[in-house]
Amino acid sequence: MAHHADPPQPATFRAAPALSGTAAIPGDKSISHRSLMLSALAVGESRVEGLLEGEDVLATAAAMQAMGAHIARDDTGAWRISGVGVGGLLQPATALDMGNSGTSTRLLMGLLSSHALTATFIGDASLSKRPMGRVIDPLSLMGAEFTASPGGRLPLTLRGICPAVPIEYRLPVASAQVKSAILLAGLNAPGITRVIEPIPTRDHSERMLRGFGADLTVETQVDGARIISLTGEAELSPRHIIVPGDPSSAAFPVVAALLAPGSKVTVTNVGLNPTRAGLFDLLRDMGGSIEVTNARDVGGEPVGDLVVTASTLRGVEPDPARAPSMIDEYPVAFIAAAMAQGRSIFRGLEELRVKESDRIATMATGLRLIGAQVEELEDGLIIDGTGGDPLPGGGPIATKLDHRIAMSFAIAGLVSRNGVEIDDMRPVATSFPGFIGLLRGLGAVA
Ligand SMILES: O=C(O)C1=C[C@@H](OP(=O)(O)O)[C@@H](O)[C@H](O)C1
Ligand SMILES: C=C(OP(=O)(O)O)C(=O)O
Repeated sequence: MAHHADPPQPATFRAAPALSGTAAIPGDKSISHRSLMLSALAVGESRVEGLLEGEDVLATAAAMQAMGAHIARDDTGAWRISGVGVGGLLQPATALDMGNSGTSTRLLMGLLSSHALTATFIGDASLSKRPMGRVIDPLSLMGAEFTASPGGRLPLTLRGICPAVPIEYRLPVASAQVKSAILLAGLNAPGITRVIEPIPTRDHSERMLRGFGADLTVETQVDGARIISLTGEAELSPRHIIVPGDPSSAAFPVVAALLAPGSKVTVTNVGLNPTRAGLFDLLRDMGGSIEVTNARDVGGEPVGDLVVTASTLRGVEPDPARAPSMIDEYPVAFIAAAMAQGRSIFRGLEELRVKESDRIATMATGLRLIGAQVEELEDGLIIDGTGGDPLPGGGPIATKLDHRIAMSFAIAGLVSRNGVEIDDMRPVATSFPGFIGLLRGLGAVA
């Protein structure tokens, strides 16, 4: 990945005037990964419009290509993928470099587990600290074998098996990556693979597997648990996919517009799948003015434009059950809470400790450095907001190879008295190339 070699890119973000205008965000990262993987398993040529061209997704593309799929970008900007058929992936000739991407790693570990091939996964310093035991456990039950670095980490080597054993697995952690890894393994296993998720997580895999023609059913129990059943040895047919804008990227201009006095911003083409839109609900609960216009369906996903008007926010104590629907948005939600009136209490967020960085610790340290009032808990943060006053500012913020940390503190800089200095903006390229250009378009940076 590009940013392994380049020198760090420090930057300072300073107080912005009111933000105005319209912002277009890049394609959804979760849907982009899945578009490439499922297209690469279909028989025939799929076409994907609006693919996120960020480093994480390009790592998935390179891996699928290394295993036999043909992938190319045409001159309209759409991507064309010729698949090899379920079960048809080839042994990659070299290690698969997953860069910074947990989604690429865990979903591909699933996919490869039910193919009779051996593959080594490597990644950057951040990814090499993240736990893979959560996918190694169920995939081992299906018959795959793993040699991992200590603690179940990368680099690791996987030996897949065909036929793999279909399993029924209850998720011990609310993770769409674990769910998806098992379902993708199940695609090439005989019989029914079943995943039970006590707490619902993003359901793009389920929607897209169905869209590609897999036999998949979802049953919701009275307690809200979901039982997902997939019939294996599936045949997937090629699709024309339109990827909606990423709500996790929309989060940054949305929070900036709420916090910078006098702002009014429209963010277009935002994916509003209920398993992803938790941040917007939370910000509304805090008193934020976010209106949805032009609500529509794009390729089986709800999409809308968000009209955001600067608002005075109140502290909140969000229900931890809502965490999966905004799991990647907590860093920027903490920035919003740091400027709200009163106290916010965030709990039940231990998963944040195993993302690209320990997002509880990284945010607590950074927030203190810019003058916010914060107390770190094992599973969350307590934040006492400024009541709308600008944050003092400061830095440098240590981003620890974490794109969401870099972007969250960039937004904090826009509503700070003295600016916020960030040690390295390179990680932003993993999920949001064009982030700075978008802020510039809204009048936020020179
Ligand atoms: O399935 C996915 O595309 C993702 C699931 C989430 O991870 P977990 O499954 O680890 O919660 C999320 O944090 C990640 O950015 C993308
Ligand atoms: C956690 C994230 O991604 P991944 O797990 O794919 O690295 C993220 O994008 O915030």
